[in-house]
Amino acid sequence: MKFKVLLIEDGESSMRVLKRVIGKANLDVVVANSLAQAKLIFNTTSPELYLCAVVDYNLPDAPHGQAINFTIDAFIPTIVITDEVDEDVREKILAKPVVDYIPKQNAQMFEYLSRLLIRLEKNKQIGVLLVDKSRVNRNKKSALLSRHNFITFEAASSEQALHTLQRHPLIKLMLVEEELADELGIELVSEARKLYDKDQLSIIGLSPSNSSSLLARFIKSGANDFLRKPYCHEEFFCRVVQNVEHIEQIDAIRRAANSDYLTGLPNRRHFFNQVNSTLIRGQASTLIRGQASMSLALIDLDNFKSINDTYGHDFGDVVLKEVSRMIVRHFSRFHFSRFGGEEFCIFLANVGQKEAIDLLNTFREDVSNKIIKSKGITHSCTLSIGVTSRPSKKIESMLTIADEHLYKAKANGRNQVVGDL
Ligand SMILES: Nc1nc2c(ncn2[C@@H]2O[C@H](COP(=O)(O)OP(=O)(O)OP(=O)(O)O)[C@@H](O)[C@H]2O)c(=O)[nH]1
Repeated sequence: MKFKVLLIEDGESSMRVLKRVIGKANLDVVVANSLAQAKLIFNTTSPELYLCAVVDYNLPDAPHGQAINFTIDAFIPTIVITDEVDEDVREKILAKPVVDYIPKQNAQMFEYLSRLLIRLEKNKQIGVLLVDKSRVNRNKKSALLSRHNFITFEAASSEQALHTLQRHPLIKLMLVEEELADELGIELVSEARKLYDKDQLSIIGLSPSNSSSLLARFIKSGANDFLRKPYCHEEFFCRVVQNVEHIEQIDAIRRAANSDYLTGLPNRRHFFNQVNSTLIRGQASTLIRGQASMSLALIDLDNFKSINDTYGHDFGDVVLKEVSRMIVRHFSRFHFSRFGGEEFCIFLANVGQKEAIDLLNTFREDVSNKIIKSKGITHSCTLSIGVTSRPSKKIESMLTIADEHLYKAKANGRNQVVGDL
């Protein structure tokens, strides 16, 4: 679902720029020129559809930020934009539970707004765990984070915190106070680090500003960062966002390193890692001892060179992407990979020869019946498959046999599955 942003702004040139910025963040913009118009819009729409509101501090019918109260009362995260940059106005704005305020000073500020909007949407999927023995303090931090759309979890003790982390994998950041109900914050940090590395879970330790040694101990125990109390609202969010972005960047790098650039399927290296860890894990021990079945299939598109030569490389790419989507649909419960070029590999754990051949034949028929269309070109393609179900401790040995079967499938006329029998 595409979220909406309510923009309450009366200046024409600012309006134009803001509409562009909101569109750039891939969000729909709903415009009101005044507080009265915003109220009218809200009479006929549901606040849940709105990711946030971007509100001008000074409007003709709301010259002192009254529109901010309106959107906050409607439970919409509110970003304030203002021409006035004096400290008095800033303090008045930050005294309200707003997401942020942005002076309309220069292009960089609009760039900042664009990033903030994208962040607000992403935060809806990110959990933050607040570990603090004081319920009042937890509630305060939770209210701050909720303004930014984070999903918050709370724990008073180390034991509760570890339990919550285990139950909610969407938690990417944990904020830990110095003293908890059952032990010290640094002890929790050290225990959590045994279970989650720094790229999976960011930890920020909080401590009074006069305790430098504690800050160092937080970091030495495994925290990514620390925050001295008392902190201001902006510092708090800068630290939170910086740590969440660190996790997201590592995740993006990991995904890029593990997937094929064209089709998005796992690449060969990642496939080997996945299959080998399946073979090593519990289920594998029975597999290797021959107590369970497994199959490995090599799939190769037929006469793909002639598709490229006839319709062009771009259409060849479209075919590879379509076949990849079909692999995902047919084999979602197994490990699969684009091996390179027009070749794909599937590891079917706990599947014997007969079942594997049936599954692969259904897939093969589905592909041959699929009409692929792009830019006026219409074409269908076939593929050949070699599959072995002779278990081995090494995936490489199964690959060699599957490759021999694939060679036979090609030699026998293509568009078929050849197995061990
Ligand atoms: N469009 C496109 N073509 C690719 C890509 N990777 C490899 N190819 C092409 O895939 C073709 C593979 O050709 P061949 O190995 O001769 O195999 P084939 O034409 O499919 O013949 P058979 O396998 O014997 O049925 C070559 O023309 C490669 O250039 C890619 O990412 N995109």
